[in-house]
Amino acid sequence: MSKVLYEKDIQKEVLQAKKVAVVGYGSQGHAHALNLRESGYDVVVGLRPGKSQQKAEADGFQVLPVADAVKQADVVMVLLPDEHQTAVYEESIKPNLDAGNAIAFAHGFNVHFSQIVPPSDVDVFLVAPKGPGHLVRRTYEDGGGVPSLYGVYQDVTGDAKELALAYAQGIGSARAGVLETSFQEETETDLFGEQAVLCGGLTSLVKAGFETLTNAGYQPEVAYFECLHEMKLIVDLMYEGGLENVRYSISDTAQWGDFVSGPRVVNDETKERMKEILAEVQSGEFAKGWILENQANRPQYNAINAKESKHQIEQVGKELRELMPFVKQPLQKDEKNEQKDVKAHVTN
Ligand SMILES: NC(=O)C1=CN([C@@H]2O[C@H](COP(=O)(O)OP(=O)(O)OC[C@H]3O[C@@H](n4cnc5c(N)ncnc54)[C@H](OP(=O)(O)O)[C@@H]3O)[C@@H](O)[C@H]2O)C=CC1
Ligand SMILES: CC[C@](O)(C(C)=O)C(=O)O
Ligand SMILES: [Mg+2]
Ligand SMILES: [Mg+2]
Repeated sequence: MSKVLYEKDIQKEVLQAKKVAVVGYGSQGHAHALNLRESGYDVVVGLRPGKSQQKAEADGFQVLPVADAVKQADVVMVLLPDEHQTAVYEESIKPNLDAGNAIAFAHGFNVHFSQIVPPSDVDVFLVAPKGPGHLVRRTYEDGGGVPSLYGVYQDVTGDAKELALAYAQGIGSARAGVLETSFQEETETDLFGEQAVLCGGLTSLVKAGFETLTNAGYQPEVAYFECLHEMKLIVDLMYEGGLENVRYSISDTAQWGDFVSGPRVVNDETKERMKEILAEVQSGEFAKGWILENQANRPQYNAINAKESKHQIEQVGKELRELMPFVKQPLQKDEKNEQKDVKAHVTN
């Protein structure tokens, strides 16, 4: 089994002596900056003028243009959207890195797919939380942490691994567990996981179930509760105790249905599609498509996003959630950076 590291395994001193520039203050950026500061580390935030800048200032950070934040820092964590990192790196980060600095990422995409080629005289590492940024923050505030992977791409100082581990400790991940990886493994597994299972797989499964019930004439409200709302309750059981815990809590009737019907939905053909998706991630085909989509100003992304937001499940869900005040409301459009449009991130 892989070695999982915790607080007791980590030397914090290596990062305590340094200044960290967190570049970006979105989902991951705000969580890293706030958690690191509360863990006792020295943080400056690098941003362009705008909403994030105002938010970071309101949270009490010194906020500087990216180039100036990089000049001041020993460790630069790049928490910009993947598709904007290369341009900001070339213009504002690379020219201001000093020999012996460290540059870090929360996802290996740009380094692994050679969109960013760091200079040979800096440390390069990643600390990739295995969870959304708003939960990296909320879990830390609750006294817990989101597990992270760490990986070293380049170690010129001899300290890159210890720096990565101290950084992971700073954002709270060592409370939950920190595991070693490579940029390749983190990039490929993260892209596969979000496409096939956590995001693409899950949303497609929920919509397919909802559409099957409503097309058969059942009430949309019943279909929403059955296929979307209850998903969280089942996933909570899975998070707490694995598949076994789900099966312990559900009825025997549900468990029998799980055994005999689940594999008919997610079957060998589904696994073949998963293998195709993994192959496209590994070959760089997915990355190339995403880079080109951005260069063309996202025609497909925007069209699909607009269509998805009009799906009946979203309309029904909005009405039902208004009657459930204990269900947290998603962020409003103007609270998020505008490139992402309305994305129902978990509230912080
Ligand atoms: N979202 C997540 O939970 C996870 C993300 N990651 C990785 O973390 C990284 C950050 O992703 P995420 O947190 O989702 O990003 P977000 O889209 O949430 O945040 C983007 C931030 O970058 C700023 N920004 C955008 N463009 C520029 C620019 N040109 N110059 C300066 N600042 C800019 C935005 O500020 P402004 O308000 O000015 O637009 C905003 O503060 C990515 O590598 C991603 O793959 C890894 C694990 C999970
Ligand atoms: C699952 C999506 C994710 O990979 C994440 C929150 O870890 C992302 O890129 O946002
Ligand atoms: Mg991820
Ligand atoms: Mg990801």
